[in-house]
Amino acid sequence: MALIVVPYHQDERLPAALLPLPAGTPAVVVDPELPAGDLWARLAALDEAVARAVAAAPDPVTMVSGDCLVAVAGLAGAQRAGRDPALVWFDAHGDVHTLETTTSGYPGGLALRLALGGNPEVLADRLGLRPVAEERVVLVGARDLDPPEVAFLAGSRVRRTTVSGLSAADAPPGPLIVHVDLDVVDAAELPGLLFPAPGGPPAAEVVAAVRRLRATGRVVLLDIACPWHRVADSSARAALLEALIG
Ligand SMILES: NC(=[NH2+])NCCC[C@H](N)C(=O)O
Repeated sequence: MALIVVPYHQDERLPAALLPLPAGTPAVVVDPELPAGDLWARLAALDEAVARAVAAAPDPVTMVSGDCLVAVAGLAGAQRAGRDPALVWFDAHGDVHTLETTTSGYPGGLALRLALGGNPEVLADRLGLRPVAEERVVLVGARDLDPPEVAFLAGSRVRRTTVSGLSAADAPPGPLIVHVDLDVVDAAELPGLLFPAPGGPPAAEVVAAVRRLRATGRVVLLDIACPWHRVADSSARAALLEALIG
């Protein structure tokens, strides 16, 4: 297993303490020089470095980062390595906004939609990313959707399931990218999330669901996003990362 660490939330470098990885795990840290200026140009530069690292790493790859946008780069990297992966997206949120529908302006709220072909000019075109067809995407555990996201999902072929209801048979055929935004876990179990969503599954259920998918042997990339603030005690975070990575 190759571990790639992308210590960024959007274009902002994170302190190492924010991603409490198991001690002694060898990792490639992606930390390129980013150009000054426009956010999407900076993100494209970061994603280009991530896509190269993913394409160069032996399968299966585990990636840990500060937000969901990096998943787009992971997809581009897997495609560059000659894969055509489907997506299983664990997230309390839909992340299916476009630049036109987002009300918060939070770029991470677009992440899955960018992988589906939305706003190709911001990242996909710059990375040479091919969009993933809707029917090859499963959204897992989403419970905090904005009205435009509800409307988009209602009219799309993206499938939805709960975390406990996801079996390996629900995964699309072929190679898989499993993206896990850790905010899919019930917010009470993970203090300090940037977008806490109550009513979620326990962390153990998320770990079990990810293991069911990994047991298929088809997961080429496990992409773990940690969109959270600093907390005094990061032991629950460290334990969860260790359980997912190990
Ligand atoms: N993966 C996430 N944490 N997404 C948060 C998105 C929150 C909200 N839907 C927005 O677009 O602003």
